[in-house]
Amino acid sequence: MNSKDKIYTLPQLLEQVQTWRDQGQIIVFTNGCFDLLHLGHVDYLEKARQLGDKLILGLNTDASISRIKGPSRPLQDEMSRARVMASLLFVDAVVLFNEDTPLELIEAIQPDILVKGDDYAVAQIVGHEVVQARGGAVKTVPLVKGYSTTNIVKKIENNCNLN
Ligand SMILES: Nc1ncnc2c1ncn2[C@@H]1O[C@H](COP(=O)(O)OP(=O)(O)OP(=O)(O)O)[C@@H](O)[C@H]1O
Ligand SMILES: O=P(O)(O)O[C@@H]1O[C@H]([C@H](O)CO)[C@@H](O)[C@H](O)[C@@H]1O
Repeated sequence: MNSKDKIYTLPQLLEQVQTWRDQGQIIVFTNGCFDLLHLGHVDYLEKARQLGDKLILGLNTDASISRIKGPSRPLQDEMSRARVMASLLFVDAVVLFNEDTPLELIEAIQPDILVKGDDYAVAQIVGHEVVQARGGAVKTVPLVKGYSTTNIVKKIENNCNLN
């Protein structure tokens, strides 16, 4: 499957989710900005996928990221980020969302398992009530220490200042 085929609109994704559910597949959902892909993302997404059968990634649009992380972000546009994330073997679907949070997306998809890195407590994870209310699980995956997009940006800026 070409990575482009893994990027869905929400109506397309809901059809795909129904097909997966009819096959008895456990649907895992996570979300994030994923501006610059790094080892922490890869480690946590691989582990998230192993919690079920299909991993859906909700990806913030450029406008959403600019609102929640500031006007200097994102560094990579949404279609670039979507293709990069869709290229990962353990990501089964990518869907963009333009809101500040993925709450509406999670209410529409009704995943069986909701996952974030453990930089978030379960009670902080947007949508945890929705998933728990239908008997689903909300889990966190330990961070790989020292890896963040912000740190990468800072390293680049420091290197530029040194040269
Ligand atoms: N070092 C890490 N190890 C494991 N998971 C991580 C790590 N950093 C971020 N994540 C997870 O990746 C997802 C996307 O986070 P995000 O795109 O904000 O990455 P980030 O590197 O923290 O970016 P920023 O520095 O801009 O906040 C979140 O669920 C977060 O919990
Ligand atoms: O990449 P981030 O900043 O970890 O992703 C954010 O996660 C928020 C989270 O789901 C809160 O529990 C979400 O509200 C926000 O839109 C980003 O996706």
